[in-house]
Amino acid sequence: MKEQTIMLTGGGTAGHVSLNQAIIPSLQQLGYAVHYIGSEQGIEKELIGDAFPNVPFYGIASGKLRRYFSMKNFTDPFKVVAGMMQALRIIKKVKPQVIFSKGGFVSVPVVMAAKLAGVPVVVHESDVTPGLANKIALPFASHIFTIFEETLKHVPQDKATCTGSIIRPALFTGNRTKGLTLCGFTGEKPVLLVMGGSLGSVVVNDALRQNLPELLKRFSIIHLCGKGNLDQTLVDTVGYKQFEYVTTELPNLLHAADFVVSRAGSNSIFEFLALHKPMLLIPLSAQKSRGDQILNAKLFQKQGFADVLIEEELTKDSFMQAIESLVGRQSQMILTMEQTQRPKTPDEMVQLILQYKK
Ligand SMILES: CC(=O)N[C@H]1[C@@H](OP(=O)(O)OP(=O)(O)OC[C@H]2O[C@@H](n3ccc(=O)[nH]c3=O)[C@H](O)[C@@H]2O)O[C@H](CO)[C@@H](O)[C@@H]1O
Repeated sequence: MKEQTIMLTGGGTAGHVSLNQAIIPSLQQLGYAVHYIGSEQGIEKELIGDAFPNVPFYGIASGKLRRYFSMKNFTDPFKVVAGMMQALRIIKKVKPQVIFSKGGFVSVPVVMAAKLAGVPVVVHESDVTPGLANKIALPFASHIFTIFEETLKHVPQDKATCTGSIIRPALFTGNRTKGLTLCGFTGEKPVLLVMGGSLGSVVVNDALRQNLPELLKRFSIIHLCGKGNLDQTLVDTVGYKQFEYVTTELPNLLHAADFVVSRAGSNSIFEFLALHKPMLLIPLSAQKSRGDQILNAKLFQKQGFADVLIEEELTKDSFMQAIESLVGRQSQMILTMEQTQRPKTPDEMVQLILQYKK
């Protein structure tokens, strides 16, 4: 019998990989061979290539889709074409029954190649408004799944379904004591976890570090600061633990946290929601992005899951005031979050994707 095979793609930042990480074990349990196309230099090489040794990882050339002027805007289209040719060769060799694309710029050449090879593509959008890569991919796709109901207004309704968020099951298995021990905390003070998205955020890191002495009087602090953002002068600070990026430790750290301060990438905020963590969101500003995180954050605020501090209004003092206010709203926020529906499981998501296979 022909082997059942699925190709996954997506990358650039972890937000374009986490759903793929979640569904790989479910697919493998059903007997599917899972293959992955990502970029050579993106975070997906580590998150998939290294973490799932039984998933063949193919690195391809990929340009970046910029909304601003750069000389690279003239050379990157050639990389997309080169990436598409590479992806086409891989797809023809692997012969998947369906391709699932989690977006990010590396997915564009893969989706185009899939069309040329006649393999159905299903795409997934995590944010309220579709990213540029998914906008380009949409005409080539059989279907798009979204997390937010609101996204359905921005995509062709006849081929879109809102599934809500899918959370990696491992995130529910954390242990508070293990998280505290990992950080060297006693557990006497409440724990504040600060995260600037998967790449880290200088703006969030600076706001935290400027207020560190004051905050440490009341909290123990876990800081996921992003690659290259460790502050060596603070390594020995009691009650403050920095990590560049964590993988298997994340569930324990999240279970140790009483409050979260974070950027508003959709995967992260739905994870905090699923774990009932009161959160202060500092979305990436509209000057640096299409404003997707602002929309994500505002929707969470409207539903009572989060407080929001706009980057343009972020100062040393407003940061402290916002944390003060978050602490005051802790019980109410947890109560509101506890009333939300449970997220769909990776097994359920896999069944939805497999409907589109050839
Ligand atoms: C700068 C940028 O382009 N940001 C986008 C990117 O954010 P980003 O890549 O930060 O995406 P998300 O916040 O959605 O997801 C981050 C993922 O990384 C994981 N994680 C994070 C830190 C860590 O140490 N370990 C770890 O495992 C989180 O658990 C989460 O699953 O994709 C999101 C989803 O499309 C968008 O909303 C963001 O606007």
